[in-house]
This record gives sequence, C-alpha cells and structure tokens, in this order.
Amino acid sequence: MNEKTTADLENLRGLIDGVDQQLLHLLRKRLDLVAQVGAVKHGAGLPIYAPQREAAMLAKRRGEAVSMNVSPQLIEDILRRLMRESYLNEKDVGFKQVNPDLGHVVIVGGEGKLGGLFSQMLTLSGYQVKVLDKDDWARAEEIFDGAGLVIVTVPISITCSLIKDKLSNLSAECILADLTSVKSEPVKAMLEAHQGPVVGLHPMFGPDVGSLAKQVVVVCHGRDSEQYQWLLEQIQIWGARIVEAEPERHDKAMQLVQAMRHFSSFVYGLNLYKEEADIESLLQFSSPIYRLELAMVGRLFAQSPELYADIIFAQKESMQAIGDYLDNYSQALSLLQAGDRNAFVDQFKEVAQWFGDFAPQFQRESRAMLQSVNDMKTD
Ligand SMILES: O=C(O)C(=O)C[C@]1(C(=O)O)C=C[C@@H](O)C=C1
Repeated sequence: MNEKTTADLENLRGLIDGVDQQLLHLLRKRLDLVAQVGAVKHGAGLPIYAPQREAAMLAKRRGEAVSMNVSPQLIEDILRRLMRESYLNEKDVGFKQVNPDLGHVVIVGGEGKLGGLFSQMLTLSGYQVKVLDKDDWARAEEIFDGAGLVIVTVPISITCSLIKDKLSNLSAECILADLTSVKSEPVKAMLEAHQGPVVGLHPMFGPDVGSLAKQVVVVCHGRDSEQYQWLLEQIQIWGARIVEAEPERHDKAMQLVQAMRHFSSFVYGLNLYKEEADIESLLQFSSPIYRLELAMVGRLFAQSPELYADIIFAQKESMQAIGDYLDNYSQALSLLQAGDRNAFVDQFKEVAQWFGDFAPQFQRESRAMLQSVNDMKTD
C-alpha cells in the first residue's frame, strides 16, 4: 500500500468509526424507549411480543429503506436483532400478575433447568414460588400447604410414579400441571392422582432461551380448564404462543420431532467418533450448511446424556419410527449400491413434490441461518 492509499483508508475508517458511534448512541436511545414500553406493558398486562406491531413496523422500514437505496433485508435483519434485545430487556421489568389471589406455587424438581426458568418467570410475575427437590420430601406437607399451583418437572422416567405416589393428597382447589415432553401418560397419571384442575404443558424450548417471546408451549387440557385459564394467559404475557393438542397427537409428533431427531443426531456423532473423524479438518473443509449440521449434532454432546436418554426412551412407539428410518436408509443405500442413479433422482423428485411449498420456504429460512453462520466466522 502506498502512502496515499494508507491515508485515504485511515480517513474513511475514521468516518466509519464516527457513524458506528452514532449508531451506538441511537441503540442506547432505543433501549431506553423500549424499557419505557416494557413498564407500560407491565402495568397493562400486555404481552412482551407484539407481532402486529412488528409486522407493521418492518413493512414501513423496508419501504423506507428501498426509497433510500438501502437493502430492505438489511434493515429487517437489524430490527429483528434489536427486537430480540427488547424481549430480554422488557423481561427485566417483570410481568403483570394475572392471578394475584393464587396461593404460592410449588415447583417439584425446581432445581432442574426448566424448573428454574419457570420459577424465574413466575417470580418476575409476582408469584411466591417454593421449590421442592429430591431432598425436600420430608418437608413436603409443609411446602404443599396452601399451594395454588403445583408444577411437576422431574425426569420423564420418574414423572408418573412420582405423581401417583406423592401428589394424591393435594387440596382439590390446587392446580396440578407438568412440563414433561410426553403428555399421554403424565396427564393420565395427574387425572388419576388428583381431584382438582389438571393441565399438561410441554414447553417446546430449552432452558437457555433467555426470553419466552415467540416460543411455543403445548397445552393438553386435563380437567376444569376455566380454573387454569389465568396460567395460559400468564404464559402468553411472557411472550409465548399456546398450541392446544390432544396428548396422543402431541406424543405421536414427538416420536419424529424429538426421539427420531435426537437419535439420528446421536448416531451421526457416534459414527464420526467411530470413523475417528478429525473435527478440526471437517470444520476447515465445511460449507456453512455442514457447519450448521455439525453444530446441531455437536451441541447434543454438550448436554446431559440422561436428558436425551429420557426423551428417546420415553415412548416405546418411538422405536417403530426409528426402525422405519433405518429401513428407509437401507433402501436408499441399496439404490446407491446398485448404481441406480435414475431411481435416486425419481425418488428425490417424489419427496420434493411431497414437501411442496415447504421446500422453497425452508430454503429461504436456511439461507438466512447460513448467512448468520458465516457472519460468525472470525478467521
Ligand atoms: O412496541 C412494542 O410493543 C415493543 O415492545 C417494542 C418492540 C421493539 O423493539 O420495537 C419489541 C417487542 C415487540 O414485539 C414489538 C416491538
């Protein structure tokens, strides 16, 4: 680089620094305004996530961007990222308490991560939360006394027996709920053990989400739904969407969404290990989509084996779904072994047709994810 180029670059970079600093001041200003919105919403009991406002705002800013010759996708990306920050900041103000007359809440297994998250959200909404963990059963009577809501969040393998053995003496006004990732058996166990209101919940997210905005909570109604309507409203104020489902339909979906999905990730990791793959060089040669795939598999092994064993072993019917996958894998492999390229292409087309409009939709969604993966690269 000659001296002039160096000086020009230095000058321009100085100006860019100035613009970035202005951006920073604007961000601070936006965060302060969002904090005020959070306080207003808290007072009025409005949900943290306002999809209509977001859609209207994004459409306007996109239009303005076009007229200023700025990419509309750029402003949308930036605003979506800022709104993610808003969810976190608005959360800190706390939430309206929908049912101030409720007695305290007991979280059975509250030292677990999901239990901890619910405990935090309920506390931020003004409820008194007591945790009952495995060493506290000697004090159980005292902890349950006066409770308005008991939430069970213990490993799936012990959920039903715990409900049956330990939760059959709750008062009839108390709401009994669970957060288990299968629903048929736990809801049945709760209905058998308890006379009062019963509801099965399945939060479709992990405990590290930060905010519940845009997350989904599946609800399986048990008994006396009018008694726990406030709880569903409270969850919506936290920003989550409620999806109602019959326990059987939910559990069937989980065989594919959870058991089969996690099991194939497990086998993928097992295979890399047995093949003695060199992760460093896989990463070096990986396309963004492969990196994403490796991240999806690798993150499994950063978590608790018991948790995944619990999910995978939860329903014996999952074995059928996993067995079908193995059969399809073998059949597809036999096309390859037979060198039958045409049959592979035909099969591909058949599946693509079945995916229909979802295929291009998933392609668009993954494009945005892949760009973020690329943005995160530092070398
Ligand atoms: O306008 C609101 O209701 C806000 O809470 C602010 C804001 C934003 O950051 O602009 C954040 C979350 C909502 O989903 C919509 C918009």
